[in-house]
Amino acid sequence: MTDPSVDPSEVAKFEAMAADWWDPNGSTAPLHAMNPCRLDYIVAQICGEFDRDIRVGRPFEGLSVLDVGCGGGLLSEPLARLGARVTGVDAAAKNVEIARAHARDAGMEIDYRAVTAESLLAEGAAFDVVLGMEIVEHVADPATFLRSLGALARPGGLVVVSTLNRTARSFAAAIVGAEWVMRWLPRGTHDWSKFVSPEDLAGMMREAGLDPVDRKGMVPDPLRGQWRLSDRDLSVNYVMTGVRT
Ligand SMILES: C[S@@+](CC[C@H](N)C(=O)[O-])C[C@H]1O[C@@H](n2cnc3c(N)ncnc32)[C@H](O)[C@@H]1O
Ligand SMILES: [Mg+2]
Repeated sequence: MTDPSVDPSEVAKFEAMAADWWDPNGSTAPLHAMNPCRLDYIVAQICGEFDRDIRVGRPFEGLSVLDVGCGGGLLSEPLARLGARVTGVDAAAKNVEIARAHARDAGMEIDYRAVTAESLLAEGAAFDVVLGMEIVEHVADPATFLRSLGALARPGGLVVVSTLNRTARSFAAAIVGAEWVMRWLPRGTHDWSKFVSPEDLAGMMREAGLDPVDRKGMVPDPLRGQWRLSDRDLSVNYVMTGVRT
């Protein structure tokens, strides 16, 4: 795939991980560990913006969600269970196959496609919610990518993006810790120079016609084996929401 957001060496890394998507102990373990925390965040942002009540059966009925860089569908599936009409796209065709097979086995309807954000945009597609989770640090140019995500959201819609901050701590935690010492991720999964600070990401959101209304850190809690949201610590992993103006 030669679309502008695609960095071929990055997509090749994720193709190689395809078989592992739904194995919580494989190379996607950090995404599985983070999943409840980031899902809580996304759900709260959607409920707030669209005035939905999470206590009712399928609170996201009638909302369209686009999951860009969906991988195996770790977020697409729970959002579809909450009633959203979910489209998942990924530049790595093998990931899309895995995602499709998993949804089929679970009896779920999710529209998975092996395309990029910019090719959907060219089709004139628009969504209530656009996710770009753990992908900004893997695309060819984050500012251009954010513009595609912004243009894919309807006015009043949400764009939720998570990525890694560019700090000494993120080098120590995400590269030395997670790759070299703990070996949670294959060595070379992340390139520190592609990490983006929250200030820069907020600037890219504004350039993309998005109002960056919320940001939180995501922090591992090793004792509980889970992650939690933090108002103060955005020094490594963080998530940000923009509202399309
Ligand atoms: C770290 S994974 C995150 C997967 C998923 N969003 C999650 O958080 O569980 C990054 C994903 O983005 C995909 N990807 C990388 N560059 C892309 C691009 N330009 N367009 C679409 N998908 C891309 C990769 O193939 C990979 O599946
Ligand atoms: Mg990553």
